[in-house]
Amino acid sequence: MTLFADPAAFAAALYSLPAPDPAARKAAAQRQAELTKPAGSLGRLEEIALFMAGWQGNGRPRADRIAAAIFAGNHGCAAQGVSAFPPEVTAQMVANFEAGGAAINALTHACGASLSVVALDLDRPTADISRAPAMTERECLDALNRGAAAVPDDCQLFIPGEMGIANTTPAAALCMAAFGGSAADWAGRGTGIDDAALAAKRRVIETAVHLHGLHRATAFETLRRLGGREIAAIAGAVLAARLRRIPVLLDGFIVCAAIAPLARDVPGIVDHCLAAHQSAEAAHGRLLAALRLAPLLTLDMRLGEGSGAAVAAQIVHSALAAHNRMATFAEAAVAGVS
Ligand SMILES: O=C(O)c1ccc[n+]([C@@H]2O[C@H](COP(=O)([O-])O)[C@@H](O)[C@H]2O)c1
Ligand SMILES: Cc1cc2nc[nH]c2cc1C
Repeated sequence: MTLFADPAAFAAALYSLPAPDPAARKAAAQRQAELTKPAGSLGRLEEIALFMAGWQGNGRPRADRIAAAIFAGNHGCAAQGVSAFPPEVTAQMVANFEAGGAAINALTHACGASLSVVALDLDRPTADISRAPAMTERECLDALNRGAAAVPDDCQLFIPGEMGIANTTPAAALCMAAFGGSAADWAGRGTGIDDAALAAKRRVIETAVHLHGLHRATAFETLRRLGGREIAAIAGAVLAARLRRIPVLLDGFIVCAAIAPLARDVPGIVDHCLAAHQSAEAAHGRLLAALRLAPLLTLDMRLGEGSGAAVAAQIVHSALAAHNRMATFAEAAVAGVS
């Protein structure tokens, strides 16, 4: 089924977001209050259990079926020397994901998640955002729908990941368009660029944001002009997950930037999302603050692929193990608060 038939369908979905189930969240909170620990002593693990309960509509939420999807795309702006690596690496890494040899293969194995790989027209890079809109309307809709289709109906937690040489450049442009500031505020060193490449990257971001004049643009139009295929796919996946009340673990700078244009118009789009980590990409902290998300981990990772989210999935496992497996005060015959 095509979820986003046209830009209006995308906007209609964004403006009619479902809420979590208050009864399931309340049941989980009641159970937390009865578990053999001082109230609040498991800190954010308790809030994660309540978050999962609300979105799953189940006071005893589960994370047996975690699905990760890695979206890959190529970018016309790579020709401007904005990355430390050549664009061929995107397809080469896709082959590595499919062969099972990348970090995300190891990390999804470790947290028990399934992994699907979605390569989006790698031999047809998007247009250079500093010269033209990245995608046509059709291309952007196709990418949004590929993202939506990658979210399994029955998963209990979804992890979107990405791979795309040069994609921190459109990601930074999306952040600047959504939240203001300068290109220097949002441009970081990505895969490890030198000062000359960083200067080129700032120019591309500045030029692109001004060229497209996005002050009153819709989220769709901003994604279409400044994004990329894997970035639009992530936006489509996060929105599709929300429509099915599936919670999402957000990875690093690019994944969070993909929802920046949506969050500018509808800040509650992140309500079904947990921020897995704060990446070492310089602007990720600023972006998380703009999205009003607090990261679970800060491990100086800056790989992408969904890797930080796969690590943080272990925290979700811990939160739900405590929630579902601990004894209550009554069961263990432990005296409660006097
Ligand atoms: O997730 C992050 O925060 C992150 C930060 C820096 C780089 N990356 C990855 O590196 C690639 C983009 O970096 P660049 O320098 O080519 O724009 C892309 O494949 C991302 O998955 C990812
Ligand atoms: C090798 C390599 C692996 C990656 N994984 C995500 N982004 C990446 C960028 C490079 C360069």
